[in-house]
Amino acid sequence: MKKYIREEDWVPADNMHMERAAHNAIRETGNSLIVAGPGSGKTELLAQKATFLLQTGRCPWPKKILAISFKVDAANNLRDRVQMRCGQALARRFDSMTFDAFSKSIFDRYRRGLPEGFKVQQYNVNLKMKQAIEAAFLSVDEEFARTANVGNQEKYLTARQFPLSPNDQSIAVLGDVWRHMLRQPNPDLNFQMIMRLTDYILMVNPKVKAILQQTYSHIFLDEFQDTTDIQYDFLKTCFLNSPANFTAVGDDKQTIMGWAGAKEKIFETYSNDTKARPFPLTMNWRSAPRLIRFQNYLVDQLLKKPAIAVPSDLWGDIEGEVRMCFFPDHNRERQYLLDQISGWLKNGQLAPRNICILVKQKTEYYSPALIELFSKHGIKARDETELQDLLTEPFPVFIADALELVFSSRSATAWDNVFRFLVFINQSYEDDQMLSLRRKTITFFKNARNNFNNGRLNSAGFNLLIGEIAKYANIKKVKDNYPQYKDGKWLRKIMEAMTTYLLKQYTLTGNMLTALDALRGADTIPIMTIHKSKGLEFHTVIFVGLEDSAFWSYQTSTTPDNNTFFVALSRAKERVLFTFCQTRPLPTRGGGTQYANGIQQIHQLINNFSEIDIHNEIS
Ligand SMILES: Nc1ncnc2c1ncn2[C@@H]1O[C@H](COP(=O)(O)OP(=O)(O)OP(=O)(O)O)[C@@H](O)[C@H]1O
Repeated sequence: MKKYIREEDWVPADNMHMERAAHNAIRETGNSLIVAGPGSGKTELLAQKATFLLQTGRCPWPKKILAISFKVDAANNLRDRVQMRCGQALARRFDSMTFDAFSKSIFDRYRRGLPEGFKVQQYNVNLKMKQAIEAAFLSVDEEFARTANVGNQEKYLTARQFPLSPNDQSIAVLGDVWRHMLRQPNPDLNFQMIMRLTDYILMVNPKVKAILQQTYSHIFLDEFQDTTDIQYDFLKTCFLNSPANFTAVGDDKQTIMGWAGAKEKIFETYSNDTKARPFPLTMNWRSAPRLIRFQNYLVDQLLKKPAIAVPSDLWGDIEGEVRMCFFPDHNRERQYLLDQISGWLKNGQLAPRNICILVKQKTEYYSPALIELFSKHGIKARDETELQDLLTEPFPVFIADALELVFSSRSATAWDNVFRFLVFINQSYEDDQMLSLRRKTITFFKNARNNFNNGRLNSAGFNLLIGEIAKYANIKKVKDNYPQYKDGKWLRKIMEAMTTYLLKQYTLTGNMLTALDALRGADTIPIMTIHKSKGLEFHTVIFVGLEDSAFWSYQTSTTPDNNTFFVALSRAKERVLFTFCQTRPLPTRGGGTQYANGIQQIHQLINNFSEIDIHNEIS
């Protein structure tokens, strides 16, 4: 076995320069809390810390690190970074997943350990449970359902941790509702319910809890500011008062999940419970200095928090641009954006994927007109709403890479990705089995190339090829390793969406590589909601439709709304644009016109930033 590196000899992978507090946080032996702003390298710090723990033997074989993120793509991104930093062999002891996937994996394995009345055999994951839960309350206790002042019944069902106290009447009803729902054949459960039940499994089965605690020596918590009450209770049940060491990273200015139940004062609670040492980071590695000054200005004025971010010395002091643009209507706006973007794209100065257009909600209000005009001038843009989720799912991404290998034998990246996926789902293999897997995979793709890359495929051939690839990967192993695919429905749904899109593109272009580019959005400007921009970064970010008071009314908006705006803004590396129109047609509101009643509010705030550039077409 490879020797561990001595702690005093360890240096960050890729010789990455890090600020002092980050170095200290990596080497901290106790629990820690790293609170830091956007672009401060929180995710990078977790990847480096994992590398440190695995390479120095602080996390000794066979112990593992568990990293919990909120979104599937964030979990994948962290896993990839660790693999890159310390290689596949060590990274096999780094489990990176979402809270939901983690609890579901325990639930699927141990749900027979639930107490009588709560046992679940087969079940379905259903994210839309509001009506079913309300119906369950009604059928268990109609009077309670109609009169009890418990607020949202869907939330109320999972508001209490098990075991429920028998003395309180309202809680007795809660227990009855749970039993009623779980009695149904193949009951539907949402992730909150699954997590509460998993928590219960661990409470009543100390052996299961012990297995978990023996497996993981270190727990990483990414985006910790968004942790909900249910998740925090679950985390405590799993690991609090165990030898596991906690590292939480987050940013209180990036709390955007208030609507989804983010726990209040989560940092204080966690610090009290774990006695975590704080490590504040101040560097912002992502954005140019002028953008950081703008972010600091908004942190101070809008979020009313101390603004401490400093730029890295990789930038010149005046680099970065913040521009506000005023137009009489959306036609002038889109023409201006077309002119600007054409200029930026000229001679490949900027890739389309490095520009992002953001709207608050309802991309369909804004994107069709932009996409239409851009496409007339040879610029591709697309609404990412449907495809974004798909492209963060490991199995469709694997299939896309595998197709690329069938149609282009020279793609080293596709081969790396495909093989990494196969290694991951065959984690238990010994070295000689891995070698054999490599040989078999090379042969599989050689054969697939001979059989399928020899003329245009019809839809039957296309589906056959996808089926062959899925069979080669072994769907059972895929399901075993990705809890979200276990019940098969979600997997079917995303695969159907993917193959439909891909087949359409292939039929249009006759070229699989072009179709794959279209699927991945290569050479395409993404249009998305500000929520979806979380965790991403772009050279240029354009906020469209800021005059819409539904978008942004900062005087009346809540902290999470302000935070969401701030998070989206902090995705920009070098340039940010805000556009306002005096009038704008709103297609889905009966073709009406929206007037700019929000314009006076936010524009004042942005306008007062001393380094703002203005483009004004309103006479
Ligand atoms: N020490 C470093 N040196 C140079 N670049 C870095 C360093 N740490 C991070 N970066 C780069 O800065 C950017 C932001 O890093 P990262 O995504 O880790 O930050 P974050 O704090 O998790 O961001 P956010 O909370 O805004 O999503 C990335 O492009 C990353 O590669």
